[in-house]
Amino acid sequence: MIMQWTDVLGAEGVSTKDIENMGNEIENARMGFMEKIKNGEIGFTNLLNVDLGNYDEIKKYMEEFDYILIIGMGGSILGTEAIHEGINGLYYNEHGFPKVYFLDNSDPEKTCRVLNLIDLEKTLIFVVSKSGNTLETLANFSIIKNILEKKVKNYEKNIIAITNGGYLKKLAEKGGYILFNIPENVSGRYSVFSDVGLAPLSCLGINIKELISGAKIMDKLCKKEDVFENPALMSATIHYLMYKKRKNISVIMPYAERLYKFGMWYRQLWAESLGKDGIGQTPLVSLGAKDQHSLLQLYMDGPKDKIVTFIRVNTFSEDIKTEYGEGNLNMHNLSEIINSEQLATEMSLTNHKVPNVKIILEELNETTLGMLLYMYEMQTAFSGELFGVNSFDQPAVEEEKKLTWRLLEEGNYGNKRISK
Ligand SMILES: O=P(O)(O)OC[C@H]1O[C@H](O)[C@H](O)[C@@H](O)[C@@H]1O
Repeated sequence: MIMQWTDVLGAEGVSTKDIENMGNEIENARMGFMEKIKNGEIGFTNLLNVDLGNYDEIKKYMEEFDYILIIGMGGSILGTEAIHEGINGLYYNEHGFPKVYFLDNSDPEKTCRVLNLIDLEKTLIFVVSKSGNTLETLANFSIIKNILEKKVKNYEKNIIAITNGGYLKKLAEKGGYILFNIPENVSGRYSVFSDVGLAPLSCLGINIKELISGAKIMDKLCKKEDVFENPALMSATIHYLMYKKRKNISVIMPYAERLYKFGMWYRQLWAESLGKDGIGQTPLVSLGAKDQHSLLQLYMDGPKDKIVTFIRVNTFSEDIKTEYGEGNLNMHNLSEIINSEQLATEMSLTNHKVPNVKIILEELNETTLGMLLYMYEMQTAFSGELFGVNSFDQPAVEEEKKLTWRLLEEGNYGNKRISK
């Protein structure tokens, strides 16, 4: 994985001098975060030292099942989805085993549809919630549990609960489900390298060891003191300086469909971690090359309020040639087309003075994905220090949660109650 920031160091961007002028501010941010790790306040970096042998055992559970169902919200599921899609691809269910479904919303059609598609008796269910009290997770799980109770003998063996407390932990203890914990000092959106991500991913055929080895390579780089050698610190600094120059939007633009869910994971990380005390840079995800045909006009010619991060994959696992037989389209691989489009967009944005940085993955595999996700966790943590916000909590979200519970208690659904 290589990170290039040459295009941001131009006229509308930040100069090497700007970065050098920050002097101690950058080092203080790095040290500030390192101190939090040292005193145990923050624990996500320690996850990389965990013994991975246990996941071979967890993988064996799958021998009895044909389907996997993962229930969770936000940090309890987005990382798993990102890595599953990043490695297994979008169309995994069509030709792969096991079949996996994610229940990550309170949308009734989605839940009903998934229930129609799976045989719960043959399904291994991961229910994941750090707090154990998240409404959507509990609602979906209660539906599943109810059906299982009626239909499946000894259904408890189908369930793995990953939680630290709340109602879900009580249920798990009472029901005798397999139960895993999340270290208390690892907040949800930084938990993908804990059991939250690794337990289900090991059942989905992901090579956990390579994933963690990628994260470890990145961890080493992110400990470097020199900002120009530390990709997470450099990227955090660039985004911070750009924010000061009114780049209020951070667009992430992968040119690989398999990275779309990575973008969804990144959105939560960047938004919930930094969006507080009136500060925050809005994360946007655009998918290359298709979003060139819907969003690029705005990025090029609209308000100059964005910094764009491209992610390109040099070598795709499958490729195919065009066969026009004449003209410029003749005999180009699709990989050549998509990567030329990435370069052309980058050059055009630079011409239009839109600052952009680029992450290049030689291939998209467990090692590079591990590097990428870990880099963003570190970048976000360093950014929290630079912005002076706590990047590990999300106090404002609680207000909506409390209000929803209250409305439910009152039977106030915002429309006429429909009873069946
Ligand atoms: O893991 P849980 O406790 O169920 O939380 C799931 C999600 O819930 C909330 O909406 C928080 O804002 C997220 O940060 C969290 O990841």
